[in-house]
Formats: sequence, structure tokens, C-alpha cells
Amino acid sequence: MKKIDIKILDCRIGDHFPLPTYATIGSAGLDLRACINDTVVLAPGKTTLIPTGLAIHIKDATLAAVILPRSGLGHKYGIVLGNLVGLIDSDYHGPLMVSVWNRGHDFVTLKPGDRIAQIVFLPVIQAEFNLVVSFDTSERGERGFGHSGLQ
Ligand SMILES: O=c1ccn([C@H]2C[C@H](O)[C@@H](COP(=O)(O)OP(=O)(O)OP(=O)(O)O)O2)c(=O)[nH]1
Ligand SMILES: [Mg+2]
Repeated sequence: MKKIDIKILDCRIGDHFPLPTYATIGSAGLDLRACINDTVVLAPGKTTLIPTGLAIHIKDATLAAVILPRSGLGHKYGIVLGNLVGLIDSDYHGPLMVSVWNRGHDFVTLKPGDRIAQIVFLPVIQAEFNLVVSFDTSERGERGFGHSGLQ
């Protein structure tokens, strides 16, 4: 298991709210909690930035983290992310924030400590561009955007 430096920015973490942990042996994501003082009521269509009370510093440029919606919240309540996916750079060590978007049709209440999103650590390859005037031939070539049909 890879060690990632984490800082607690809100003293309720580790006390009232547990540090993020994998729910099962096979979990890919760690749930992030809304580290808010009061309930937040999010009107349909609105987006708000919610602190997690945590900061991480990945440090290793071959890794990044992504913040993803929780399936249940997204599917049942329309609670997804204002940025669709949050990307956490390996050299970022500021507060971990979650942009919460109510894309549903009903008001949604977020309570302090609610698990609002999940974070996943992923390998990253940094690419260096090799400037060319023509590409090698390939099976697909320039065909894309549904060229192969539906069935
Ligand atoms: O959901 C998110 C997305 C990003 N970040 C932090 C970590 C990330 O490393 C930094 C910058 O994110 P990004 O590069 O996606 O945003 P930007 O709009 O390009 O900002 P910048 O100009 O600071 O790179 O913001 C979060 O805390 N939560
Ligand atoms: Mg950026």
C-alpha cells in the first residue's frame, strides 16, 4: 500500500469524522466527507465548493488522484461534481475541496460529515511531445466519433 502524506485541517477529522479508509479490501475509492459547520441546502442546478478538512501531498509525479462522484448520490439524488472529475496534482498540498453540483430537480441537504464524493489514486505518465508532420498508418486512422456504429 502506497503511503500518502495527509494533513488534518479540521480537528473534527479523526475525532467526530474518521479519516478516509477503504470500505472493503477491493475498494478503489476512499470516501470524502463534507467538513462543514452547518447543513448546506443545495438548490437544483446549484454548485457549491465543500471543504473536506484534509490536505494531501502526493509528491510522486507518477501518481495523481481523482475525485469522483459517489454512484448512489449521483444516480438517486443527482449529486455529482461541478467539475465532473476533480484532478489532484502530485505537487498540490492545499485544502482538498469538492465541487458539489446538484444536477437533480429537488433541493438536497448536505449535513456535516456526509460522505459526498470519493478519491482514487492513479498512476500517471508524463508525456513529452515528439513533433511530426505525418503519423504512421494505423487501423483506425482518423476515423472516430461513432464511425464504427452502434452494433
Ligand atoms: O475537485 C478538485 C479539483 C482540484 N483541486 C485542487 C487540486 C488540484 O491540484 C488543484 C488544481 O486543479 P486543476 O488543475 O484541475 O484546476 P485549474 O482550474 O486548472 O487550477 P490551476 O490553475 O490552479 O491549475 O486544485 C481540488 O482540491 N479539488
Ligand atoms: Mg490546472
